[in-house]
Amino acid sequence: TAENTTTDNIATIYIGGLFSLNGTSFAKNGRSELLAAQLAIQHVNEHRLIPGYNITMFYNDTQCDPGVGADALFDQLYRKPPMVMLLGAACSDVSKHIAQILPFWNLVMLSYASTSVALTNREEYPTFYRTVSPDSAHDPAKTALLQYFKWEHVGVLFQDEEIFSAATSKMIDYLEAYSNITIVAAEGFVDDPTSQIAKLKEADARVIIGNFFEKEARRVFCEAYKRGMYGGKYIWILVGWYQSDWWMADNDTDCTVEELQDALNGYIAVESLNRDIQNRTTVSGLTPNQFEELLIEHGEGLTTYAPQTYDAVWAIGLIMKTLSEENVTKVNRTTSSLEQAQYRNSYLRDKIKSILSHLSFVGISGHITFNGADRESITVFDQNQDGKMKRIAIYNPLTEYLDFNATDCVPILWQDGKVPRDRLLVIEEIVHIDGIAFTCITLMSIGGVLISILFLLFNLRYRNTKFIKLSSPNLNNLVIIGSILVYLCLILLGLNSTIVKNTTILTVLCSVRAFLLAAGFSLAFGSLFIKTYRVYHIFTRAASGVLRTKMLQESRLFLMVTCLFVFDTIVLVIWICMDPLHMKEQILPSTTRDEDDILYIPIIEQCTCNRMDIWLGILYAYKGLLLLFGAFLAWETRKVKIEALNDSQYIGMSVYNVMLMSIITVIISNVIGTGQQVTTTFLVISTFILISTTNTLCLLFLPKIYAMKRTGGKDRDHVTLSTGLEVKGRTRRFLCSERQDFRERLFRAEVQNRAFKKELSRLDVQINNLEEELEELLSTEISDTDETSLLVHSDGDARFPASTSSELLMDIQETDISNYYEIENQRKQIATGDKIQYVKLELSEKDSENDPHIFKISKSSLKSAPVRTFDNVEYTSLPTVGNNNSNSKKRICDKTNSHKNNTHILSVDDHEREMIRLRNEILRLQKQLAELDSCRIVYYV
Ligand SMILES: NCCCC(=O)O
Repeated sequence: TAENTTTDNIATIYIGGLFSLNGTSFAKNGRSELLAAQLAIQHVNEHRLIPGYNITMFYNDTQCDPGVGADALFDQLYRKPPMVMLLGAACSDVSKHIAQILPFWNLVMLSYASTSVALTNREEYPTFYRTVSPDSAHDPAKTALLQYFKWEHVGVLFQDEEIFSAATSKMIDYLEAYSNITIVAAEGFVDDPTSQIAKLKEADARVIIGNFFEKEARRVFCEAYKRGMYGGKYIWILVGWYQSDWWMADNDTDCTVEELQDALNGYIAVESLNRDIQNRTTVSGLTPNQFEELLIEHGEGLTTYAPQTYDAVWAIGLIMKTLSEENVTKVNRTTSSLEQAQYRNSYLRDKIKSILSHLSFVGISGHITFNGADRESITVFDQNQDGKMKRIAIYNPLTEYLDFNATDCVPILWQDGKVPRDRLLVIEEIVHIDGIAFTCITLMSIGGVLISILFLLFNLRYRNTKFIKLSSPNLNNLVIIGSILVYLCLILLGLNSTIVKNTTILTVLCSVRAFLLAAGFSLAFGSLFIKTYRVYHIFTRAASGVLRTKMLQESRLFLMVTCLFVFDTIVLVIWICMDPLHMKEQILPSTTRDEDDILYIPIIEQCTCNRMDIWLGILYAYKGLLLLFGAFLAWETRKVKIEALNDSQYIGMSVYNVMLMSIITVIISNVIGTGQQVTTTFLVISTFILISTTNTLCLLFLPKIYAMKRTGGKDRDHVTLSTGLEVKGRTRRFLCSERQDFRERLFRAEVQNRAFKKELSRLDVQINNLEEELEELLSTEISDTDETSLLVHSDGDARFPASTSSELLMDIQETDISNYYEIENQRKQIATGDKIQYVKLELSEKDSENDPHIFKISKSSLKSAPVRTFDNVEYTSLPTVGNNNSNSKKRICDKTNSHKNNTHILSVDDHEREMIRLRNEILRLQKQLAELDSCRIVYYV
């Protein structure tokens, strides 16, 4: 098709036009562009822009196909009048082919839509120009946008076509060169973007720059929808030249339009500005608005490149105008017979190129200038807001200003109401002990130090006072010093890098803390244990019969504590020399806060070394043994209440307390661990240490302070001994005269007194037993009287040991002891172990029949008594032994004749010997008792 507009005296200048009129997707926009070109030609001619000339355009449909485009070109070259310039093509693929041919025809082409980066190449396409910017022209604008929203991690997805791969490559180069933006993934695909999108998701790309055609864009968003890569957490940045409502254009995916709309809602499109933002009157006299109205009036909508097409025609008109005004010969190739040859005229070609390079005018698409082949243009960002593309920002490359408040701009839409993050934000958070917790523990520790100092002052002030002197004040001082070290350790325990910035100091702190705690423990609790050991030592010696035990000297006790301290020091020095402690950051399991898209990686600061387990094991074992030993001593001496060791009870309590607290502290610190709950761990450990230390100090000193307050700080005028005996006046005199040795002697007296008491009671019991045995023996002597005795043994036997006519063995079972017997008309209950001597017994069958629980036994009855049973009481007649029969004296009871196995057989001689032995034994014990009593008196005095 060709148009020829000629009037009288007006020559015609021909230009060729290539449009994509019957393609798909973007290629459909050609009709609007063709209309824009035709309107432009009309307006150029109407304006008589080119003196003496009108422009006429013949055009062809390239269908956005390079082959069709080449064919169209040759059609125009060979079948149409010679053209001065070529308008088009739209599609870069077509333009590239044409642009490679045209230099051979000395023809300059001016594209209105081809944006391929490749076309910028002047060596390959020397006569190619365009009124649009190449895709790469938007790289600065994209960078500005990414930087504006602090999107530093970006994913790229591109179609494997030269137009997109070249643009993507250039963009990545630009981003890497001019920004700190990192491309987390750059994925290219041919047809199916599924795996590439998966990779982008895997790379956690949240901001994705896409370079692909409309058809592929629908596939991309369908896949993105399936993978949930849309919504408030994702931002897609695409090219801006798709036809409007492109997601609805073809139903060529397995996603519904609604799903696609959901997936692409909020995406940002980047394109060249295609209408003057000030709506200025252009070179044609039209404003952009008027131009749009005109297109609509002619039945076409305003497509992306229609304004540039209009402006391209005006650019050609302006070039021709210049040529005409400069009277360049043979402008109109139709006026010469050399039409064909003129295509080989490079002069005109160069002249056109030169004029184009300096062209500057205001077109519908804004101010037009060229830089090489490319239009210098402003970049615009549009956003899909619920299906409508709305302008959100403009970027001017000259001012490098990204303007979100430019004319027609609307606020950007964030689906989650906030700017999405470019990736899951990983925050490494050093978890520190809470400031309040640290302050509280520090204040309490300082309080502990102050209390310790007060106790120390008290101890020093009254160290010569008898009551304080008795409690080993020097060892108590060690307890105080140890406690102060423990308190200081607690203060240092809460220090971390927020408070102490210097890492060297922090490293030193690790060792200092370990030393303070270990040494403090040994001094404070070691002293307690040693004091307990002294008590234990004295009593075990006393109990083993060493009555004159030499008391452990305080210097020796002091030495023991020093040994503990030295051992700690040695262990720590070896530890620090061989495997120094240092502050190390330990990464803990991370937590995701989905709402904030933040991954928190907690880091704690820990004092550690290579073989922490070994060193801690040594210390734990050593301290554990010490604790066990202390607990053992405290238990063994739990009943000791000796004034001379006036705090022994409190020491015991302290030892239990320390042991319990230490075990709880170790267990809890291991259960809670050193995880994120650093504050909890710190609080638990510190609190337990504080409690046990303070408790120990208070148990040790408060009773002393109370006692001293009661006595007004003077020695008491009496001393209460453990026996409860108060030795007044005399004790004081004694103590005054023996002041040097007072404590040891008093203590020894106490101990001996206790030992004597114990021995006395043991001997008393022994004498009682012997006396009982003697009595029993005496009672078993054979009597010639009618009286007999009934002995109820503990095993329930009741036995008549002898009688003139017979012996009777009465078995009483366990249940029988509820029976009664009568002694001199007094009714008594038979109980186990009862011993009844010289009792007249009557057996009244009648009575027993009336009351089976009450029976009487008489010797006369016994003579003829058969074996009788009253309820559970069985009477057995034993073989009769003659009254004066010598046998009767020999045999009290014959086991062989008894049905009870525990009946004893004793001869008279045995009996007498046993009596003598018992009497001697009693005498010996009584003598021993007397000795002990005399000793006790000596010690009291
Ligand atoms: N720039 C829009 C059309 C695509 C192309 O240049 O082929």
